[in-house]
Amino acid sequence: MKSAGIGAVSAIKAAHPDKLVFVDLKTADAGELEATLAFEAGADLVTVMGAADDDTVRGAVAAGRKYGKDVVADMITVVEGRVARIREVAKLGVSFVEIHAGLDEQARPGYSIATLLQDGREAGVPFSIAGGIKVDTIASVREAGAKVAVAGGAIYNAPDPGAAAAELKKRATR
Ligand SMILES: O=C([C@H](O)CO)[C@H](O)[C@H](O)COP(=O)(O)O
Repeated sequence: MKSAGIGAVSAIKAAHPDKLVFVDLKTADAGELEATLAFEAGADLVTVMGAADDDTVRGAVAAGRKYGKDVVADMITVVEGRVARIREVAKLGVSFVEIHAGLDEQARPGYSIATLLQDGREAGVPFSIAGGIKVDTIASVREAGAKVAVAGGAIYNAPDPGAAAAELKKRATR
């Protein structure tokens, strides 16, 4: 989104109309406006920041309802009181909540995906996990009850990204 803009969404959807297109907008304000831009370009799901104002989340959800598409609340940067905020944003109508440690958080010494999984189990609402998922951790994400496992670096940094994605999918669905 940052380098190519919303046109990339239309191009990807046109090339792969049978695939779900997840647009990781990480919207922090003007939720309805930003989500509408992405849905009109062909997005099937968008993210809004879970840390954003409740009205920003509600706006994105309103756009999702208008287009019959999904809005995901991304909990990146929310660490203190995360379970409580996960439950709050779930009530605002998002399809699921992404419990997410971003790349900068992952780079800190002692980072572990375990705290994300624990919060997912505790929150009791539909959730996804993002935060450095690898082939050896993706099964634990499924076992914690996540609806979706988001893997970035494990695919795009792999020598053979297609093979890496296939292996992750196999272990996630076993
Ligand atoms: O959303 C992401 C991050 O904020 C950079 O944009 C990543 O796509 C997400 O964290 C998944 O990537 P990995 O953590 O490398 O699996």
